[in-house]
Amino acid sequence: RRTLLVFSFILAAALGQMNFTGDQVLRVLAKDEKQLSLLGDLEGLKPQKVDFWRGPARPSLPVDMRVPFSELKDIKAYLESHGLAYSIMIKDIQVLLDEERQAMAKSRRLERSTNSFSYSSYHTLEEIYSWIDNFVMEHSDIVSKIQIGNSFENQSILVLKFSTGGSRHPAIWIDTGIHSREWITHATGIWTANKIVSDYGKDRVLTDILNAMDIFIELVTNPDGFAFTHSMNRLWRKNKSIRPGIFCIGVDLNRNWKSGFGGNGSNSNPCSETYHGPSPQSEPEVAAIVNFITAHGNFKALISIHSYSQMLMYPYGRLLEPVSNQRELYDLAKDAVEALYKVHGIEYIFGSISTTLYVASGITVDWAYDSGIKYAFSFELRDTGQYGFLLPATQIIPTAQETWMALRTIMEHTLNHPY
Ligand SMILES: CC(C)C[C@H](C(=O)O)[C@H](C)S
Ligand SMILES: [Zn+2]
Ligand SMILES: [Zn+2]
Repeated sequence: RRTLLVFSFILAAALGQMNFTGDQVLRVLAKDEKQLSLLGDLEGLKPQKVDFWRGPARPSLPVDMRVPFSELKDIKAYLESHGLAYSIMIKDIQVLLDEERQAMAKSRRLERSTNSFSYSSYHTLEEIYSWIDNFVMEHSDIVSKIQIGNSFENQSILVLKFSTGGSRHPAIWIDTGIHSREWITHATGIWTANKIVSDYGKDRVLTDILNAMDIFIELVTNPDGFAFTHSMNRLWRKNKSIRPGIFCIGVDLNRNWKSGFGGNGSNSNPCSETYHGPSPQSEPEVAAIVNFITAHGNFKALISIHSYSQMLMYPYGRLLEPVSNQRELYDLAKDAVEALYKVHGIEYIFGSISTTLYVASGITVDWAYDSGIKYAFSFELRDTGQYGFLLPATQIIPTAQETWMALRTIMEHTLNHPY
């Protein structure tokens, strides 16, 4: 067994991809705040002891954490010695990664032979960028491509604009992939882009929305991190920025925004997965969006899509106190998750970020809300932990179909409640 392990490490090292053989995802149920903080103490250590897939939030919410094979014995002893109950959600990460890569290779062969794009498969950065070019060419009457900036490693940052004309229509922003390992979000975004061009002129609600408003979708909001999930580390979350004297790579782009920057629920430790960066908007991937949305000046809704947990949430993340239009956002979130549920019976919970998940500071939707965008939401797509970030590609289309009904509900409400 050990020789196999050694061999797979050598093979992986040769191929570049990090190997996760024997890594497990443990689900820990902390009974109280004390136990939660014992889990929090494991965050941001170097070398990494655990990688939180669902960070410590509140005693009622399970904590999912990937434990490297080499740390398993120690971590399980740590949990047991503190009376922390846990179960094994994923027995061997590498098994799921191998399945995922095989499915991608198979799909790629089919796409090449039929010169088509499969909406039910995961894709690389290059494949998505070339899909964007073809898609824009094919639907140039309604879609255009805008480069809003460059990433830290100098990838172009692209946004799709859906517009039926007008100079500065009130606009809706949707971003996917700000956390690179959340692959279901980019895939959902691509399917959604195609849904919009397919349904315009057929679906009255969508047609009304697009006749009055523009929709902007940023499919790969963290291009460097996304490329890295394909080339080296499938479970990479942050961007890839590096700075002199700092010995860990990357900033959590969902902690780098101005609102509440550096507050609770973000980490000043560069080795933490929720490292907020040296200053607000220090990261080009965040600055590009801030500059674009601020210059446009007429955005009425912003939806930032993450995975996983099946939640629809609204500001604040940084504060427990409700936003001024909390009642409206609650009702709208309720309508949206009901519309989502009707498609495949998938249940979402909803509410404000700080009360539904955990306090998080410097996040996209708090910045949007504070910038005057009253309809600001964050999705956590499928699933609830069986596969986590390694959601099988067979669930891409069902996830996108149900998410569309929630997005459509939010956009319709925005159209009908101009401000
Ligand atoms: C709205 C926020 C709190 C989303 C959340 C995160 O960024 O940690 C996900 C769990 S990735
Ligand atoms: Zn995320
Ligand atoms: Zn309404």
